[in-house]
Amino acid sequence: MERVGSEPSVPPATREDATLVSRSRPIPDVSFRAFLAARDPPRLQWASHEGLELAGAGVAARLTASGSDRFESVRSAAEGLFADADCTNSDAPRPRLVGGFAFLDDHEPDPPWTGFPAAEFVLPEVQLTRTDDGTWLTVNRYEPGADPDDVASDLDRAVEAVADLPKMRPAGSQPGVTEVRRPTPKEDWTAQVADAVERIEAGDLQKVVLACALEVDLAGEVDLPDVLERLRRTYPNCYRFLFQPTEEAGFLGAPPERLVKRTGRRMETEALAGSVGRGGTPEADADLAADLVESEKIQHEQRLVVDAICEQLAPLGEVSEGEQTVRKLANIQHLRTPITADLDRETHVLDIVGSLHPTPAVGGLPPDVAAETIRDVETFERGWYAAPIGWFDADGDGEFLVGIRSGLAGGRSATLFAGNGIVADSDPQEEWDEVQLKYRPLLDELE
Ligand SMILES: C=C(O[C@H]1C=CC=C(C(=O)O)[C@@H]1O)C(=O)O
Repeated sequence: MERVGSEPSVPPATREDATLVSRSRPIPDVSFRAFLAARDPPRLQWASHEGLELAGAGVAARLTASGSDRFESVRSAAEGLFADADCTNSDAPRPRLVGGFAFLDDHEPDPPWTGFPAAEFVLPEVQLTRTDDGTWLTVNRYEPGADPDDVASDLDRAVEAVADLPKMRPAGSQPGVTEVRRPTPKEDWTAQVADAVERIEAGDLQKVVLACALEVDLAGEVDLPDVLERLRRTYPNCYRFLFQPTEEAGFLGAPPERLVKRTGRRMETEALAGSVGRGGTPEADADLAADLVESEKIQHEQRLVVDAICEQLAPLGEVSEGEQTVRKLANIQHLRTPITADLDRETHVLDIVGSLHPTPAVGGLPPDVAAETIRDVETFERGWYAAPIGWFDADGDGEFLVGIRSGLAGGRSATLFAGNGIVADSDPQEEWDEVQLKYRPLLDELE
């Protein structure tokens, strides 16, 4: 196992004498849940509703970084890792680095975020890839004198090991919740919203997304791959991810929001902001959607996000704003505007991630004043919550989701996170109710 890391503020370095060797093979389909269940941490999963599913176990290489330049640091370390790689894989099972970033630049991996540096990307030892065209197993090795024959033998063994796994495996039941604690009680939330509104009225701030945490004790041990499988069924049109560095806890969720997808010179993102619940009947649901579209407050919130994203992307190429729609999930609906860009030049997906994060859908405007407000008023550590989680490859293509509808879970406990955009006319009670809806995806899979 090769560890490639850094002390805070020092860019991660890859070893000059190490070479990446990667081999892959198509395999009959296998349950990703069974693959993960059979492996100890570190393990990870990342899946998009558009078809790509990745799972990984073990570490061939790990890139870590910290500080505000963590996006760039990871990109330059990855260039070293991928340089002169011996990789005969076809496109889908090519080696992909999977990981994420902390929300704030000054993040430290203190409890409960132990094991989650400000940036960490893993090239899994064994990588499972599923697309609409099939399923593949990849073995990656990054070390001095990495031998292609050894990697081919490792791949044979890995293929044999997964051959015994079931194709489908039912997801078990919820562990059950015995106690719920709120590090941000409702009175504190009301005061936080009032504080944010005051800052907005003073003219320093236009919008800030404030979040809270919910701590739950569980009746039994939580099985993280099981939770992901249940989330797939309830939220089929959302992303799913798990990043689990140790046995202790994994960060997981089912976010509806894309931060960026880059394929060559094309990039796609979206503004997702403004929420309302789902109605019990088609009529009630349509009325709620109409309230969302017609609300001046929510349209203002959405416009701030769209304009900020378009402005951030303008230096990179030709930006187009698509038509606004209502994005309906099992328990909530949001305003959504797709945004695309044709890039003028090769721009690594991490450079785009670095310029977009945090969008005002999870941070605020202006970004520095919003970050200061978040630090001043929130009563928990965001860690990787609402931050970019995704994958990228040797060409700088990749896709990142926004780590919302998420939580840290392990053993018999979990901490869930949820937030809401606050603007001048925000009502603390309404915002509180919407935040409760955003805990539901994960909470329902634990209760
Ligand atoms: C910050 C979260 O949601 C964002 C995404 C969609 C709608 C949002 C809103 O209505 O405020 C938030 O911007 C969260 O789920 O924790």
